Amino acid sequence: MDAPTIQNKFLSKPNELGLVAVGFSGGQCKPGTEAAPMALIESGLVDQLKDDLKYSLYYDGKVHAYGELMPDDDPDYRNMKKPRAVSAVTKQLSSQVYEHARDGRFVLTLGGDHSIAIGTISGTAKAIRERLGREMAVIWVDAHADINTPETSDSGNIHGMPVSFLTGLAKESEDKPFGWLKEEQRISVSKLVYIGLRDVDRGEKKILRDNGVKAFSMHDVDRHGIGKVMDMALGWIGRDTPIHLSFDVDALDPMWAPSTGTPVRGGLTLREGDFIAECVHETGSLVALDLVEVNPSLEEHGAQETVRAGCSIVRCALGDTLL
Ligand SMILES: NC(=[NH2+])NCCC[C@H](N)C(=O)O
Ligand SMILES: [Mn+2]
Ligand SMILES: [Mn+2]
Repeated sequence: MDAPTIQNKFLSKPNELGLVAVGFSGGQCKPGTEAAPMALIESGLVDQLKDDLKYSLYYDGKVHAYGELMPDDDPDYRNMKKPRAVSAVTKQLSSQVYEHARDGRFVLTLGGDHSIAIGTISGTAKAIRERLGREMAVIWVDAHADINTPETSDSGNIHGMPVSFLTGLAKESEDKPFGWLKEEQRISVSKLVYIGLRDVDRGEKKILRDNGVKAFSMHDVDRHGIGKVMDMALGWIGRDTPIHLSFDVDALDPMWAPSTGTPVRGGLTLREGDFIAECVHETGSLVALDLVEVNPSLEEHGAQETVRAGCSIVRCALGDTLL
């Protein structure tokens, strides 16, 4: 069966897929997420995107580790761990993603821990502003809100902070880590929607409340069902807004995705995760996707399960259908 031509309102080259493989784990303390892109690719993801879903792939064939950007010395700054390394990597990643998005193609980023979203989202946000004169929305699917500021974070791990930098809730001056982030690379809190939350820090709850951030927790999924939650989430964003989907595999219940650094029970089923991705694809507004926090070195027996779950989410977001 021939795949239907890909329909997308905001991509000038909807059949082209820019792939960036990010082998980075410096936004948290457990090594292993740097091996995820290769594990995802080796399990057949790239072939499926090319052969089954008929995308033309733009991929440099590398898993970027950004070793040349790592500082010799990287002491904590404002309570952040490895601030210079994460800042340098995300800055570089931001321009890689920007180039794909500027050329009008879809951008798929395989992480890596969730700190890399500072790079991916800033890159697409800037390209979409320039190309379409619009502000994009972000759907953040996660057990966690990742909206700590350096000051509210208990762990100091930057993968718990990307949203605060991307929305400008946390800012930094030019010469400091993350000082490279500019207004045109940011998103507004009103265009941010969370799905799957169930482990939100006290400081984060206050941030979400004070800023009126739209969030659907697992409680909402239980109450309304995932179908209604998706209607509400997409209704909030509206039909005329490009969407960047940032999917943390720990949004799924550890039953489906055990190999991740901060697993939290009571999560989405794999089918609910796939459904979210399918619904976002159906909008015709999806311009970029991140799949992050797969850590094949944790839970040896669950690693392959987790990789398969990740591949499934990506395929669904890129237009795979059940029938
Ligand atoms: N991307 C993630 N898995 N983030 C987990 C964050 C956990 C915790 N809220 C922290 O800030 O450290
Ligand atoms: Mn998470
Ligand atoms: Mn996350």
